[in-house]
Amino acid sequence: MTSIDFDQGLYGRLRLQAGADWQAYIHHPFIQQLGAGTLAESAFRRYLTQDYLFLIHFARAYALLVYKMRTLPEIRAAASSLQAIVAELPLHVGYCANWGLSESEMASEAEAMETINYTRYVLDIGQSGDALDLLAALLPCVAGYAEIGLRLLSNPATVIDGNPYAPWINNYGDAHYLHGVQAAIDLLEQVGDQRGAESRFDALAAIFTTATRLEAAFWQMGLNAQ
Ligand SMILES: Cc1ncc(CN)c(N)n1
Repeated sequence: MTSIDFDQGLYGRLRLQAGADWQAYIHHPFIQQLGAGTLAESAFRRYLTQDYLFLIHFARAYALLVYKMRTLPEIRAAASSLQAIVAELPLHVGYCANWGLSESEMASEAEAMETINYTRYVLDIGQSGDALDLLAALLPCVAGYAEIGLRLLSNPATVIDGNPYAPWINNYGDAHYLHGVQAAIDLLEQVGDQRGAESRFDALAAIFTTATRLEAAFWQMGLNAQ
């Protein structure tokens, strides 16, 4: 799979209503500098070490989604999204090893406020809401990175050769990652149909947009470290 239609269905409507917040997330200066290979290493390093911690809490949020599912096919789908989150971590461990940072050193880094804000928000939505609320909080992370990866790979201004961030770019535009993202979007659509997404749209949109704003703040945390 080399493309996903991000405009369709419930996901497409949530993404559209996030408007300027969505654009600020996927076109953030952090991403533009990363694509050009000009991003300061200090900024990427801050981002990536925090993302390692982020993904651990995000995996917990997906574990909560597994718990909230009602049927075996849904449990399988949520568990495979959980697996995809955990499968991102070798990328982080590999970069950090090159900087002389061990995995246990990464794990013992202090969490940034941006990491705490985002992950605990998602976990709180999962605890106080149902599976559909939680999916609305999870999707900006999962599908947003696929959109970013695909945009970077199709942008002629993106530098791959000699770009230290090429492994990151390739990871999120990779067919395997995209396959998992399509499955996560399909699960949102299915759960949305079952649990009245239409009548709950405004509340779901508020959750989706808050998570989107937390994504942009996460990039900014990286840039602030340069
Ligand atoms: C903050 C954040 N958002 C999204 C992803 C992609 N799963 C990530 N690794 N980190």
